[in-house]
Amino acid sequence: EVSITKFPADERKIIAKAHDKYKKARAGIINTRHGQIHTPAFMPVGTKGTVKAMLPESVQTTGADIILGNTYHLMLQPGAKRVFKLGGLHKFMNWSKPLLTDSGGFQVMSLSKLRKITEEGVIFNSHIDGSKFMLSPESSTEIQYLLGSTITMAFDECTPYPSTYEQAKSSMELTSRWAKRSRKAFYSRDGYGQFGIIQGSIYNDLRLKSALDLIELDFEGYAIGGLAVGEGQELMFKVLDYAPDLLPINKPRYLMGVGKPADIIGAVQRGIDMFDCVIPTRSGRNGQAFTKYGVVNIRNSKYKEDNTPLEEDCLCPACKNYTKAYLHYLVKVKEILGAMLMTWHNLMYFQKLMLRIREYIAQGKDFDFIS
Ligand SMILES: CNc1nc2cc3nc[nH]c(=O)c3cc2[nH]1
Ligand SMILES: [Zn+2]
Repeated sequence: EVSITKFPADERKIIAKAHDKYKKARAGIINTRHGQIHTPAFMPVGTKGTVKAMLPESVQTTGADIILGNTYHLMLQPGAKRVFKLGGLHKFMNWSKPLLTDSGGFQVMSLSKLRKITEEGVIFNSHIDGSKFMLSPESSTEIQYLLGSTITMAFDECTPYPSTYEQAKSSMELTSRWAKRSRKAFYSRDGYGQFGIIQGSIYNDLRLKSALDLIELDFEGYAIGGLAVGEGQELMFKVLDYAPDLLPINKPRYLMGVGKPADIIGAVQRGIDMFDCVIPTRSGRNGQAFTKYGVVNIRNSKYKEDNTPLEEDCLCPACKNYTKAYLHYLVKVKEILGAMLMTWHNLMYFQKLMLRIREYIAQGKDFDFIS
């Protein structure tokens, strides 16, 4: 059973009362077969069964309770059956804590050149060797089972932005039909869960209908899809002002693909519990470090003789043992250690942000100014 246990309300009442705008924020624990997830939680992205430039034990030291794997990449290489034969993704990648795998639909649409959406599913040619594949609610759910993921995502269609009301309506209805088939194909086991993904773009009546359709299927958790697809923060928050409230209050709510620290803070304030985003890892490899002073573009020449750490009080190896000058140099000459240290720092920064958010919620304190 994947369940979320919240801090007892009376405990929070005793500590302090935060402003109304924080009343939707909640901190809790999701109990799974592979351990607990402290929420609000940030999931580092481990696309091809590895968080790029990080050892799994290093990811663990940053405080991450759960990482995300991409079904689309793993089904193409090394193949779900092979991972299953080798003992599952946890063993294969030496990560024993919770794993969430996405359902592959989003990646197919963004990565494979030729694809065709039918009622049955999505037929596509691999972006690697052009060979033909089909992803459907059934095959996606089976692939995620073979990978051994702790949290399986329903197979959905991410409605593009912008979409007309009609386009969003038919896309949401397809997602509802696919959710039903995904739920039927799910092999439920204690401590494992499957999350439905609601769509409906920016139209509140479609979001409501999507939520009602999926609540009927009694998923262990719910994701809000169709956001962070170019609509911008203002419009995303406008949807998040009401969408999380359409979902069961006692189940995890996961906002897919989000985001920058300010996006995460705003979404937590609106009732979101889980996040995944490539920003800390991808931007780290590109020389961007998140710090309390703002984002540092380490390639900037002003750092070439800067003998100070990214953050003097950060406990990550980059900050403890190296200077901005060294990181500047490593990134400039494209040394692998540069990608490693920048990634490690950013993952540490994002997990510290989540830890502080959890603490502030537990103490009923406002957490607007954290960034
Ligand atoms: C980076 N932004 C972003 N990553 C996403 C992944 C998704 N997967 C399934 N379904 C979605 O709607 C969806 C939306 C997303 N937005
Ligand atoms: Zn650091």
